[in-house]
Amino acid sequence: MRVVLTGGGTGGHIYPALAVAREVSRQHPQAAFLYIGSKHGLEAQLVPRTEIPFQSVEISGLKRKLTLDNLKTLWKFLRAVSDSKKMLREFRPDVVIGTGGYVCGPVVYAAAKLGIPTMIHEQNVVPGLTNKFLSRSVTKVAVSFSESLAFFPSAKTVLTGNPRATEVMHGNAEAGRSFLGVDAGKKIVLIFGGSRGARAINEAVVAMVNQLGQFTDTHFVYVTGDVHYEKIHAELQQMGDISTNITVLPFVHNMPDVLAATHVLVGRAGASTLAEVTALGVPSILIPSPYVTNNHQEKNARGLEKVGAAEVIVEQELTGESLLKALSAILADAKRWEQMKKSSLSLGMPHAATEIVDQLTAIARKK
Ligand SMILES: CC(=O)N[C@H]1[C@@H](OP(=O)(O)OP(=O)(O)OC[C@H]2O[C@@H](n3ccc(=O)[nH]c3=O)[C@H](O)[C@@H]2O)O[C@H](CO)[C@@H](O)[C@@H]1O
Repeated sequence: MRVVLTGGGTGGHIYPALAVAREVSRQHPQAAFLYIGSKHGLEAQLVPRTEIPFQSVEISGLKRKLTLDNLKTLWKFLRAVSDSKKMLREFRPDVVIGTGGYVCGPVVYAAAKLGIPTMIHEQNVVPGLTNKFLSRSVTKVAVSFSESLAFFPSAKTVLTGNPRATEVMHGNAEAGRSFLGVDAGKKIVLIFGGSRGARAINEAVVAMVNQLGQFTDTHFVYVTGDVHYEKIHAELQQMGDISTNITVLPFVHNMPDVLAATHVLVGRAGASTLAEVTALGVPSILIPSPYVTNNHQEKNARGLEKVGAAEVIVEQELTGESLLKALSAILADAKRWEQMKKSSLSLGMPHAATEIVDQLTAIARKK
């Protein structure tokens, strides 16, 4: 099977595409792939770390209001459709899958116009603009939550979950611990603010970092996000003697292994992160990003809170103190942790990638 993958901008759109690729390879060992993304998105850094060839098209996001910039965007879109058509004619895919982000627009649209079977995957409850636009032309739509079914044409939409859930089930806790240099006797608290880091979380962590020594059986893994790393690293160095039970990293490339070793997660409430923690049953403290369309991260987070899988701290109430308090409450109470784990697992959809690939295989051109 020959598969074109597209999706980009942030990790929340890219990792699901890579998870689909891995599952396709498991089911079809001879499969060939091409990833089409944007040179300016995170995909340009993440995809070349895999064996999947990467090509790019120029594209930018549509503003919700009509502006002169939108005319330029439209022109760029049409040019990207024509570039995508060239790449698709050359690669001759049997199927194309888009996992969201602007770049999916021209690639999936071009594929549909060429008569190639297409599928989009929506990670969030409320769909993004690009997926809504594409849903008219694609063969299949896969969604992560039952609440999203209503946004798409019912005849072609299926509920599958997020493929990252399956991917993290293949993580190896021992490999995660050995990568972090943390021995098996210690609990790991993983802190990260989505795929790009989050300033508010960074500020709260810096404010409480001197208190972490009190958790003698716990190691903290704090991922700042690439762009924030230098600044945070310098700030922590200036503070002098910070606790020794913390590792600070700019980005983690082997998240399935690290998550498999994680006792509690502190982070944003992006859809892929939540699919990962619920597949593994990791209790979490969630600080939804307020800077996203329709405040969708808070909706994501409240879903976990409702069943007791997570504690939610809204960004206005996030301080070093409130974070430390929430952490202490979970770390000191084994029963509560067990209950949170169970509730988290109850929301997990660990077979998502398999279901998506079954659907892809069913619609793909047969030789
Ligand atoms: C600010 C913003 O627009 N956020 C959106 C974006 O977030 P973002 O890309 O941050 O979202 P997610 O939480 O969904 O995904 C992050 C992904 O990156 C991985 N990861 C993260 C850090 C790291 O060091 N290493 C690593 O591998 C995580 O394991 C996860 O797979 O896309 C999501 C999915 O459409 C949306 O729900 C979010 O609201």
